[in-house]
Amino acid sequence: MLLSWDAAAVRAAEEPLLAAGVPLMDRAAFGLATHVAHVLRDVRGRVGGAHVVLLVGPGNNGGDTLHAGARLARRGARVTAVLASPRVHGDGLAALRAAHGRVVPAHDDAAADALAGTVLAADVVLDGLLGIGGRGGVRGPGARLVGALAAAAARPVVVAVDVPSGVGVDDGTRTGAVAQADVTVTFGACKPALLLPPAADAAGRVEVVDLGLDLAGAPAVARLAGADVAALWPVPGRTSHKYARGVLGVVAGSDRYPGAAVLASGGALRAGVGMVRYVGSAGSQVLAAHPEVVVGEGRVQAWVVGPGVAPDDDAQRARARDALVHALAHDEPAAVDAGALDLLPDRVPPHVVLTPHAGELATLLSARGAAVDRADVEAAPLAHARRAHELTGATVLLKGATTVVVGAHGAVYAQADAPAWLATAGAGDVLAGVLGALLAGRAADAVDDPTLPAALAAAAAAVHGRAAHAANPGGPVTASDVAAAVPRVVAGLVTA
Ligand SMILES: NC(=O)C1=CN([C@@H]2O[C@H](COP(=O)(O)OP(=O)(O)OC[C@H]3O[C@@H](n4cnc5c(N)ncnc54)[C@H](O)[C@@H]3O)[C@@H](O)[C@H]2O)[C@@H](O)CC1
Ligand SMILES: Nc1ncnc2c1ncn2[C@@H]1O[C@H](COP(=O)(O)OP(=O)(O)O)[C@@H](O)[C@H]1O
Ligand SMILES: [K+]
Repeated sequence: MLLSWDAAAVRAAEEPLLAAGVPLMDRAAFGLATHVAHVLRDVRGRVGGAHVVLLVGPGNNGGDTLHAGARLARRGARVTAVLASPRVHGDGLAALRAAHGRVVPAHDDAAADALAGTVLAADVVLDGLLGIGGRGGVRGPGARLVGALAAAAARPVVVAVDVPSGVGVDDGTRTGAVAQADVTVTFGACKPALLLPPAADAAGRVEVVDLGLDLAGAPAVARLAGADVAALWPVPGRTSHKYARGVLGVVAGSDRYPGAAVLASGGALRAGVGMVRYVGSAGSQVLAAHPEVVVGEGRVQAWVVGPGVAPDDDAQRARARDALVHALAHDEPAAVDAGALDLLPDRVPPHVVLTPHAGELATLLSARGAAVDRADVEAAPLAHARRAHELTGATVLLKGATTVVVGAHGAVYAQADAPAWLATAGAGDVLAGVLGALLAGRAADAVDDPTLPAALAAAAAAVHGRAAHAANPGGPVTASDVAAAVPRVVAGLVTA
């Protein structure tokens, strides 16, 4: 599991060490210089003679960068520090000067523009403008330098120091131009922005430098690895029977979208549910594709409600509404998707998991008085998923290139397992089915532990994303292909 801590937690953990005189900046700079040296060996074959440009901001982030630059200069690199602020870290600057680094001021826009060529000609650029003390996007001459990097057709390798400058460290937003990093060398602990969209897209590969911080408190954002998914997956014991493994009620599809019923049922079956009971008008299509499905109502442990339920299909909407009422009355977990998102009561427990994409989340929030559109959600996925959790009480899985899950008691996950090929019609229906299988298989646990539904939702997204890759590595997939690959992915995880 990859865990991240927000800026306040990192600062709190640094405090006692700094008070005890532990040289944290030295450790950070040493780790940074070591990673940059690796990068230089990759791009130039060696450190000696390589040209390194430091973009230096006003705070300790600039200080780390200057100290790392001094270490690289002592190893023979040609280091140029571009000072984007009249006030920079004094010790760092002295160290760089002592190591014979070159220092050039860029205290106004014109000076910054004149230095763009120098920046773009470097082998490696260290982005040390802002770290965890940044507020909003990079301003001033630093913004011109970041803009030049963003606009360049061919740019040097960029190493972000701690975080790409200008991202929202805790919420994963990005304001204004952000330098796209190839590597982010982060200090003490991973930060939320390095996992959350859209900021994480600018981070490249993330390397954590251990500073010896004691981060005992709850992490801000987590990302499940394969072993975590395996630990969450309901694996049958030798004496399990189909009812013990979980029966899932699926209220999906409509005359207009019968395929969603097939895909959601298929996702659940492939994820290893004990039985699917299908409720709705697409029974013949579901049976044709999956003869193992039982059509009609009956006892279930959990539900998938909503994929492909058309807004004008009154009969299917009535069944979806009934299923939700039943699920809530009997403490049965439910994945609520697409056409059922507007059927929710005001408040639901966290074992109700909503699975909107950005557009659907915007509609849901707007219906509850927060006027937002799809672009707002995409610009701040965590904040909007959190808002939906607060307004409804549900666990919220917000789909996207990186899927963000917000559950009870501050549980937050960001899963980035999927290739972009997964953005294909019907993929969301398969995900709802996979999640339904997990909720059915662990129904009692999901009701007892309010944070578990979020972990199960993240696990479903992880398997769904991996299945998209496994179905056809590097190439296009259909939603049916993704479902077909789920059993292999699950087998690979639970037997690893
Ligand atoms: N406390 C320590 O000794 C350690 C700090 N570390 C480094 O210190 C960094 C945090 O340092 P700071 O707290 O000094 O903060 P930063 O270096 O992130 O920058 C804060 C400064 O930037 C200015 N600023 C904020 N937002 C701005 C914007 N949008 N545009 C332009 N200027 C802006 C502020 O006025 C302030 O002067 C970490 O990210 C990490 O790199 C590491 O060296 C580990 C140890
Ligand atoms: N750029 C992307 N990269 C990877 N996965 C993506 C990307 N865009 C969307 N996805 C995933 O594809 C699926 C699409 O689901 P959804 O939008 O509900 O489509 P549908 O309603 O057609 O099933 C979701 O699981 C989502 O997380
Ligand atoms: K930075």
